[in-house]
Amino acid sequence: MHKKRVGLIGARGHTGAQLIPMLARHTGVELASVSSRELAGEAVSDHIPDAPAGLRFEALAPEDVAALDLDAVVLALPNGVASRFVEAIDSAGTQPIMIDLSADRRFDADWIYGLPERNRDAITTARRIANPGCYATGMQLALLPFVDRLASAPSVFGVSGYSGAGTTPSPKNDPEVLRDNILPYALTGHIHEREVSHQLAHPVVFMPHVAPFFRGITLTIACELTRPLSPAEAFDLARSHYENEALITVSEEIPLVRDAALTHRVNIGGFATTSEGRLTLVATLDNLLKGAATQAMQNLNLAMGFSELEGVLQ
Ligand SMILES: NC(=O)C1=CN([C@@H]2O[C@H](COP(=O)(O)OP(=O)(O)OC[C@H]3O[C@@H](n4cnc5c(N)ncnc54)[C@H](OP(=O)(O)O)[C@@H]3O)[C@@H](O)[C@H]2O)C=CC1
Ligand SMILES: CC(=O)N[C@@H](CCC(=O)OP(=O)(O)O)C(=O)O
Repeated sequence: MHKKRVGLIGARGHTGAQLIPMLARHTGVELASVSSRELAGEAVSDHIPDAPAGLRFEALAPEDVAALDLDAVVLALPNGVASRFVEAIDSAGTQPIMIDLSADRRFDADWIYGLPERNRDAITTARRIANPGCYATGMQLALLPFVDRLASAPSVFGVSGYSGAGTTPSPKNDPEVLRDNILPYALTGHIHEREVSHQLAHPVVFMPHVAPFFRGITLTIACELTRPLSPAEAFDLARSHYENEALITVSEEIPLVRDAALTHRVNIGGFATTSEGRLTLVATLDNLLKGAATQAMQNLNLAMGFSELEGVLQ
């Protein structure tokens, strides 16, 4: 059977490094092109052990990508970079499925927001999919079982591993800045605060921090509900909401970020309540997997008609 040809643009980065092994082991897909200006000409397998033999990084300009015969393009580029590739592909009229991992298209009505546990059906017929942000993925999945009961803007304290900041050097991924430290940043107006408020049609307050571990996110979420719940009632609501979701685990215990790292899951738990109606809960995930690459694979599979976790679970 003809394998679907997929291009990965921005393949040298943290998310690209997670996507390459999943695309390589996908039985219905051929990883046809991977781009990097910095590593152009080098064998991908010299950097990613599970990469297809013979595949080399290429420095691909937007018009080069547009000229490739691809069924799908995954854009794992920094915010603000993907548009020139989308425009070149549109001008060429080749119409591959496109998945943008950046924040650029998450408010664009012409792109389907790729959170499968919320809008799986829309993704299956989409040709342009905006992959959610990492913190935003955890916040939404934690809050969705309670969104109709919210009496206030949930307040979210988030901590991410420094891989969240990408490979471009910055204080957020500087070992010296992070040593024995936790760095608060973007304490109002973070893109994920706006993204989640938009997607849930309900305001949220988000306070991100970055920590000296490499990967993983933990979110502690506090909100007021219209009617008090017991911890057991809150647990039951979340558990039943996700009972058919392979990548979502719900527990009474508080999930720990180190147990989420290197897994494809979002773990939701630690439900604590007050008689006045407050609910506090915790969500953990791997920012590079369900926060990015795993979710992109789910979306790619749904849009191409494959089993949703093909290539993801080994
Ligand atoms: N890190 C994370 O936890 C998450 C990241 N995201 C988003 O996913 C995207 C990728 O993130 P991440 O992998 O961490 O980023 P990185 O900084 O690690 O990688 C960026 C990639 O883009 C390439 N690149 C950079 N600038 C250009 C350019 N002007 N033209 C062509 N290629 C370029 C780089 O390769 P080269 O320079 O060699 O060409 C590299 O492959 C970003 O939009 C990020 O916001 C989303 C969720 C989670
Ligand atoms: C630690 C750190 O810097 N994390 C990043 C999250 C990256 C992400 O999810 O990407 P988008 O920008 O595509 O949403 C941040 O807060 O911007």
